[in-house]
Amino acid sequence: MSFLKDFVKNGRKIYGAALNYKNPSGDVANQIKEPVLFLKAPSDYITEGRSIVIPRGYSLVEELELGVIIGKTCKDVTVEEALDYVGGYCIALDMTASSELKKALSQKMPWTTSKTFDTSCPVSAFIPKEAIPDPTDVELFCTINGVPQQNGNTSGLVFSAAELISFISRYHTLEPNDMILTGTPPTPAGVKPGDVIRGGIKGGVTVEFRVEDK
Ligand SMILES: O=C([O-])CC(=O)C(=O)O
Ligand SMILES: [Mg+2]
Repeated sequence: MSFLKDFVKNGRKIYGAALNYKNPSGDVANQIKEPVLFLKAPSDYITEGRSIVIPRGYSLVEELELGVIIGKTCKDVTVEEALDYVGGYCIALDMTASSELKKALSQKMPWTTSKTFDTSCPVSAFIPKEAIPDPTDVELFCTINGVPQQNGNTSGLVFSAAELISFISRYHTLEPNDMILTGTPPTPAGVKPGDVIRGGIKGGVTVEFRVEDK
């Protein structure tokens, strides 16, 4: 268990699910037929006390998400058995370079530079699995400088944590301490140097990170 508690120090693969919140306006998020995935590097993790550093020339948006931490190795598991392989959870910020994502989308190029850079994955401490008995009913919130910005319940995910694990495990062996960012609820705002992002589970674990310029 301490290996999992130290999921940042022992960090492994970080998967992100994109466009994974149902959107009442019926845009692209409702039309994806399969999870859209990206990766971050384990060196992108930071924990509270460190700041998010905006890379030179980038614009960043905050994406407050529920992170799922894999507890047991699995490959090709069904949706029904998927949660047996969860070790715990965390609150994570999928910091995204909107400037780079815009370029990538307009050029039909990969998303890599928009999603993975130093400090792009701020996380809470390990949340034991028992503390979240139902990952399809977690109320998330995020504020910037105290102003409410994002709100959503994980019931709004297009693909649930179990469905994401099952899908990813078709192609990848998932290993203890791999982490899955489940997708961001509406509506990330964008941050600037000096901002303080606070977010987490309503009535539960919260995190706070300051944003700095390079
Ligand atoms: O940044 C994006 O557009 C996609 C993404 O990660 C999310 O929806 O959580
Ligand atoms: Mg995201």
